[in-house]
Amino acid sequence: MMLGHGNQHTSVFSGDEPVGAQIPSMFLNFIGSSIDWRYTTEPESSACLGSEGRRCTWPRGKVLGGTSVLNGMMYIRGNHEDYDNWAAMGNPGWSYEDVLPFFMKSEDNLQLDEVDKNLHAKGGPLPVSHFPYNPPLAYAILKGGEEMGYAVQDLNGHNSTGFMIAQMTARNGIRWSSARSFLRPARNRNNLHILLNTTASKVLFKPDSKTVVGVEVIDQYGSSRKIFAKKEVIVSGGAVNSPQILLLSGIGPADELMKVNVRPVHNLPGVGKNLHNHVAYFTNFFIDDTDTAPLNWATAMEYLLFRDGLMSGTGISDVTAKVHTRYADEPNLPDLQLYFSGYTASCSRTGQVGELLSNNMRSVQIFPAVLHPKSRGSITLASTDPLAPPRIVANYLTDDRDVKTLIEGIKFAIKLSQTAPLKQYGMRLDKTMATGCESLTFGTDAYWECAVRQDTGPENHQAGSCKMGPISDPMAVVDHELRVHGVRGLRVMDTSIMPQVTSGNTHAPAVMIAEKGAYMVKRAWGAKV
Ligand SMILES: Cc1cc2nc3c(=O)[nH]c(=O)nc-3n(C[C@H](O)[C@H](O)[C@H](O)COP(=O)(O)OP(=O)(O)OC[C@H]3O[C@@H](n4cnc5c(N)ncnc54)[C@H](O)[C@@H]3O)c2cc1C
Repeated sequence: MMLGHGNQHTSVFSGDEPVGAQIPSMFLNFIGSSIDWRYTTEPESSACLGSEGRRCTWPRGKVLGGTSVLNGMMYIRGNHEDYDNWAAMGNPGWSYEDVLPFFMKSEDNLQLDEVDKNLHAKGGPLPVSHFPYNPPLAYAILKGGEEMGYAVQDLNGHNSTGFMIAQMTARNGIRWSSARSFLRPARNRNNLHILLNTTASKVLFKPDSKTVVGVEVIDQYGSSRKIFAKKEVIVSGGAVNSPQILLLSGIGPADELMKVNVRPVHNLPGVGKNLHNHVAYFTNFFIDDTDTAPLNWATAMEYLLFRDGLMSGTGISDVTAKVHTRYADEPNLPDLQLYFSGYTASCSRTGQVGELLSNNMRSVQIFPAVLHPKSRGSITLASTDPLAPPRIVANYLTDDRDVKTLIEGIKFAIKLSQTAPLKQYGMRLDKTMATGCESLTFGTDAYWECAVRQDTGPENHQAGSCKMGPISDPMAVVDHELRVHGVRGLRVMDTSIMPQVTSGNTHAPAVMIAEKGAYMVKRAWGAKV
């Protein structure tokens, strides 16, 4: 959270990022760790039915740099049409043409020769590059895509359909989080103060008014204090916590606030609503390859000495594809993204070098994700305790269109596995029945519907819970300048403002929103932009 403090900026965050999180291959190790908020949803009605308590798991970064410290690092901007749609929804200044300069402003593309120079840029604070190493299977997947008629191309370019090995927010095989890219270089500025291990509990209003004058924060020892802003307060807690902070401050649906004993300051029905996320299914396949624990002295030394090899990447997780199904909202526009996983340099279970994990049955996953989910959930307060998690209702797969698209995605993944380049690996579908679906015939639509509801793969691209929109939209929370409707001196800047989640991973769009937001703040206060 940032406070305008005269010329000073105070940022309130959790702890600093651990060194290990910078090693790409270790990205899964920090999920569930102390730098993860470890959120779970309320029991779901139509998804995650096979998970404990029917709750889906939502990792979110509780650390300086936020979720960019534990994410998969893929740099994806979304479809051009995503932003044109935002603009058409009453948000001037947010069309693709408008936002492109802000993507480029932060970008330091280290392989500009491999991408369209008109759409990418060098010199920004956020390095964007391929990992130094990919397992050979990554290239076979691209060939499989070509066999299916898809182009292998930069999906951040003019055409967002096809396959690619994505560029990552990384330099030389090292993660470059938002903290590392943007905050560390500015850390010695005397107008920046960073408070670690500190939670913003609410924004403060001038008495009897709707003008925000500061924030209340709680430090790691439980002491609270007030910090006052001379100009304005910016909330950037992410799609779960930004609405929570607004609700704790009395900004939200008045009836709901009164139920949890929060005095409404401004009735804003949309706060915490319109929550959505991509939803996926981990389709498991086997390939004929020796399945040894890849993290050994050789791979460790290769990384330490040369920043190369398995530890410098995320296995095949940097491969992705975007395709469209017959359910796409607009013809020929990608409504499915395929992710891949396997060959991460995980540790051996016994500590033995070259430990055999299974007998020539290496598992890899293809997981299709629905890019334009129709199901909507919500964030509400469970209590007035700012340190308690909010109530998260994801409502995944409550809209049948999401189920249908996801099943199309599974079928696409199976077809891909049957292409010649992947057949060479002996790639075959794991036909183990999903628990709870045993009475159905494997592979039928009814079976896949059961499977996606049982073993739902919640993606991590939560968005929409402080929707941007014009005042005429009763569910809009912020206007096109990201100012909270109906109160003065308060903006929100993170993925919560997306009226509709972008068609792809959400980190690059979050950075773009911050770049554009910073520009608008500077312009509003007469600073040089
Ligand atoms: C496992 C995983 C993998 C992912 N992989 C990718 C990927 O490969 N590519 C991609 O583009 N995206 C990926 N994402 C998504 C992407 O990282 C997020 O969408 C993006 O980081 C969201 O940015 P944000 O600023 O909205 O929120 P966040 O990054 O979550 O930032 C919010 C910050 O606010 C802090 N905060 C919250 N509440 C308070 C409070 N009350 N007081 C003080 N501080 C507070 C949080 O601790 C955090 O630091 C992934 C996400 C996850 C979880």
